[in-house]
This record gives sequence, structure tokens and C-alpha cells, in this order.
Amino acid sequence: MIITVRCELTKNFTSEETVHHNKISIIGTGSVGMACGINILFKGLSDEVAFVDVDEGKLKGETVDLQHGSSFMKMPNIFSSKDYLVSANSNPVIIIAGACPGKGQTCLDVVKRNVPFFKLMIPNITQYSPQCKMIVVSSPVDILTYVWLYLDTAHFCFFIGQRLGIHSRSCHGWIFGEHGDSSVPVWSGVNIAGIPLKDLNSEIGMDKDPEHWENVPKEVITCGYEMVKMKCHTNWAVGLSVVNLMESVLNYLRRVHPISTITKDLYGINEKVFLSVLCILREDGIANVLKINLTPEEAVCLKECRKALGNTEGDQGLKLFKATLMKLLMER
Ligand SMILES: NC(=O)c1ccc[n+]([C@@H]2O[C@H](COP(=O)([O-])OP(=O)(O)OC[C@H]3O[C@@H](n4cnc5c(N)ncnc54)[C@H](O)[C@@H]3O)[C@@H](O)[C@H]2O)c1
Repeated sequence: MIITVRCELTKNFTSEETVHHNKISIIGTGSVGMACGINILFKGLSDEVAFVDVDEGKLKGETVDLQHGSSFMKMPNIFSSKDYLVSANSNPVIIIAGACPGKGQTCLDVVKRNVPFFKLMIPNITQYSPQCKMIVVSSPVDILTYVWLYLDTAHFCFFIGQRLGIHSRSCHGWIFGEHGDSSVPVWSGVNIAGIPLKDLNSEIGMDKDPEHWENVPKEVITCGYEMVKMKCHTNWAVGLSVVNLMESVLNYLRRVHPISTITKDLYGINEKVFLSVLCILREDGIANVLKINLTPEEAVCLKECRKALGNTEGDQGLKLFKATLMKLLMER
């Protein structure tokens, strides 16, 4: 037997084989994938993280760069490969690979480009992690049910906090409905330490509001586009919000999050529709939907929002994407 420094330094009491209990895989090491990865590593949410990407050079570069920072991480087991075998026995698997809308492109263009990616990715993921939950972050927007509205609410609280000089975590308020122009800011629920801002300014968020708080939700809608103009993509806030939701699931936290789920007979909307509402998130997903009191005006806005979503649902490209995704999931 060759005497090495390692044998001299330590005495083995158990087998050297590493046993991992909790592995997360990230498919796609672009800007959003790496933002999610770094958050998971810093929080120590799993005891192993595996990355998969088609671009081997980038994959290796990102992995080695992260591994070199291991001393500063709570959990340093980072692996990667182009081969999905590296993702075996993961739960959850986060899918962040795929095309982003380029300049002048619509969501539809991304749909058409992302369908072949999904056809390739989902069978590979499920082959090695048949029991996994999948969290989809890739565009198009209506598949991002667990992400978008949560991110909008985070932006909403941030902008409120900026105006008041208070940390956004101490600003409570929500965006309901959908991600986009018809999203609904629930001003009646906005409060700081239980003090409703509506009690201090009864016109808050309305057109005649002398303080123009109605600009806050407008900023929420436009800030993503502004960031894309400045840095060509967005990644940090979405990465943080994805990992925060995962924390609720993985750590059995039963926290309340504003996230999209399929709803029926809620807030006067009788049809089945994906809407962002307040949900209790637990280890196996959404446990309950919280029914809060909306003002009649907010309820009307939510119905308008449902109509806007209805228009999107009629979109042939989105129908094609959903049908393909559902077929792939059913084939698991
Ligand atoms: N939910 C949100 O808020 C949000 C925000 C930003 C971006 N996005 C979406 O997330 C996705 C990724 O965004 P990004 O900025 O990280 O993009 P990016 O271009 O930086 O990275 C995409 C990565 O996916 C990889 N990839 C492509 N096809 C693959 C495949 N078949 N298998 C494995 N890897 C593959 C690419 O090599 C690349 O590294 C896009 O669809 C984008 O629209 C969502």
C-alpha cells in the first residue's frame, strides 16, 4: 500500500463512500441558472448540486469557478455534465434552459424554440430522477406559475419600501392575477406592521392619489423591460425568488407566498384559471389558498385580468407549448 499524506493524516472509521440525501439539479447554466445555483449553495439547501447544460465549455467554466469558491459556501458538492446521469436521484430539478426573447421577439417565438428543448430535457430528467418535482423557470411566462407573480410581489414590496425608507421585508402587500399589464396590486392589504396604508391615504393607488402611489405597480410592470435594456437579461431577483420558494418546499416551512395556481370559484371567478393568489406552500406543493377580502374594485380588476389571461389561452402557440409539455409529463 502506498503511504500518502491523506492516509497518514486520517484514520478511517467508516467507508469512504459519500451518501447524499438531498440533491438539486439545475438544467441550464445561463444567467438565471447560475443565480439560482449560487443561492442554493449559499443557503446550503441541499447536500449536492448538479448542473447540466449543452454548452460544455461554459458548463465546465461555471462549475470550476464555483468550486474554487467552496471555502465560502455552506455546501461545496458541485458536479456537472452534459450527460443527465449527473442529475440522477435529484429532487427537485429546476429547468432554466432555453431561449430568451431577443430584441423585437415575442413570447411566441420563444415558445416555438423551447418546445424542442423540452422534448429533449424532460425524458432525460425523468429517466434519472423519476420521482422528482420539476420547477420550470424557462419562458414562456404562463408556464412560470411558481415564479412570476412571486417576483412581481417582491418588486412591489421593494418599491414601497424605497418610498417609505423601510426594508422591503417589513412591507407587506401582494400582486394578484397574472404577470403583466393586467396584474392586480392589492392596495387594501398593503400594510407596515399591521398598519394599512389605505388608512393613511384612502386614495392610495388610485388615479386621483395626490402622492401617485399608482406609479408603484407601473414600475413593477416595466422594471423587467428596463433591466433587459440595461444588461440584456434579468437574473438575480428571479434566482432569489425561485430559491426562496424552494426553501419553503424543502424545509417544510408552510409559508404564505403569492404564487400562481389553478383556481375555481374564487374571488367571484367561476371558471378554472391560473391566477396568482396567496397560497400556503409545503413540501408537496400548494397546500391551501388563503381567501382574503378584496375591495369591489380589486375584485373587478381580477376579473379583467382573468379576461386578459383568457385571450392568452386562445393563443395557438401557447396551446401548442402547453399540449407538448402536458404530453411529455403524462409520458413519465
Ligand atoms: N422567470 C423569470 O423571471 C425569468 C427571468 C429571466 C429569464 N427567464 C427565462 O429563463 C430562461 C433562461 O434565461 P437565461 O437568462 O438564464 O438564459 P441564458 O441564455 O443565459 O442561458 C440559457 C442556457 O440554457 C442552455 N441550454 C439551451 N438548451 C439547452 C438544453 N437543451 N439542455 C441544457 N441546456 C440548454 C444554454 O446553453 C444556456 O447556458 C429563458 O427561457 C428566459 O426567458 C425567466
